[in-house]
Amino acid sequence: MTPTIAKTAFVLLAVGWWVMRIPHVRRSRRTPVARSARGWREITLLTISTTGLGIIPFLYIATGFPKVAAYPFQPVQASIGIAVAIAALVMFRLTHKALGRNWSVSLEVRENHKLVTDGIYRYVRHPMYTAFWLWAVAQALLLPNFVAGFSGIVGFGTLYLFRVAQEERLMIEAFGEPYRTYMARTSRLIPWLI
Ligand SMILES: C[S@@+](CC[C@H](N)C(=O)[O-])C[C@H]1O[C@@H](n2cnc3c(N)ncnc32)[C@H](O)[C@@H]1O
Repeated sequence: MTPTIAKTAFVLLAVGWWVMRIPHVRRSRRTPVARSARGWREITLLTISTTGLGIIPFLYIATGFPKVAAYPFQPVQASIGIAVAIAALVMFRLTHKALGRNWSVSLEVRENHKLVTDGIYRYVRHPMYTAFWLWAVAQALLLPNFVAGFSGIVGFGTLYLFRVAQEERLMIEAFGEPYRTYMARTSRLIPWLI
């Protein structure tokens, strides 16, 4: 394992992550929105998350910026990072498969939106956020730079902390008691833990 292999793996897996989303983004554009909580707050959170998970790590990979925050590359750490990134990708795929046409990048309920409680959603109610947390941890393990490595945890962590309760309120407004029952029997991110 070398720094170049680690960076290449990060870029290839990140491309896989975004490619996986393309058909869902296209389909969601064609499906009318019935209820939305997408305002300036949500757009700010999406911008913060995209900066931490996308712009900062790719700027680092392309230029080495900020060099002052670099620390020595650890091959074992990077190997674990690749394993965690693959786990994130698998989880991400499972969430898209289960959500299907109910997928949205933002806080939106679509026309004829169905509450999904099967597939990976049987075990936790925010498995896509589990996948994002895994990806942010993989970024920290793969990029030996305190800023570029940890910007994913800070960026996505900010989105998660300010969004998750609001998303649950939206789902209660849209689905009522069935979502409350679903909440009562599932954890948010890790089965039986959190
Ligand atoms: C970016 S997705 C994230 C979904 C979920 N929070 C997760 O982490 O797997 C956000 C959209 O998914 C939809 N959504 C969330 N949970 C859902 C569920 N159990 N069934 C159907 N749609 C859901 C909501 O409409 C929300 O706007």
